[in-house]
Amino acid sequence: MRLRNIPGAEAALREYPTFVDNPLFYKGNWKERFGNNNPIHVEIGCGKGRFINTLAERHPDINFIAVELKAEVVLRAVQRTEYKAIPNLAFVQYDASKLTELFADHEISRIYLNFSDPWPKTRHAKRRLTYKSFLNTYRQVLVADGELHMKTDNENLFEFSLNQFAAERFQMRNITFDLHQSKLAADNVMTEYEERFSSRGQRIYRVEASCVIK
Ligand SMILES: C[S@@+](CC[C@H](N)C(=O)[O-])C[C@H]1O[C@@H](n2cnc3c(N)ncnc32)[C@H](O)[C@@H]1O
Repeated sequence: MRLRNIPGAEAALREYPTFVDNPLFYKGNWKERFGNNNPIHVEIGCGKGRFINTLAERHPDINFIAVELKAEVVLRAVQRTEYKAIPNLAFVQYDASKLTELFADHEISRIYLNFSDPWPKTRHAKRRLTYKSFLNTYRQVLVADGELHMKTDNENLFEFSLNQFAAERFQMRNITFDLHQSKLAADNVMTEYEERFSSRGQRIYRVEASCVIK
């Protein structure tokens, strides 16, 4: 997601109660941040945050953490709810390739990947968030029956991801090549990118993958 560089974004973030300035402190102890033992769901690359904000409102019994690389993007996401503290929602500025620095083994129950950057060039395949090295990181931080939910408009990334899931022995279900025309549409929460792509008539691909501990 390209947003104008916002000078002082990192300092501004600290003013928002949903932003976690010292996320490494909570590794293995996120339940203390939330004050309960509820399951933790993580969205990687939350963009402007509509998806995770909506889920947090709908599911007060689940703790949601958004992990987003860019400070100016996290700022846009936390600004959605202004200075309100939302007990089951936290935003972290971090690189998902280092997820094991944020979470202890088997600390989280679900990961959402929504409209991740496709990195179309073959030489950039390792940067795709469903490349096998990422899948092994997810396996490490997810609980034994943890799930990965992925949506994309990019057919090549989808095909690549299905192959990576199969190669890394993730079990796939609820695969759809046209989410908005499928029975899964009723419960779907649209992201900002999803709204933009689907309004242009592009199909949305979706899969759920469970990790089987190797
Ligand atoms: C194409 S945007 C999609 C945003 C949002 N999920 C949506 O659907 O509207 C991808 C987002 O992933 C973030 N991102 C890319 N690589 C990341 C990484 N390694 N760790 C965390 N976030 C990442 C980008 O900064 C960007 O905000």
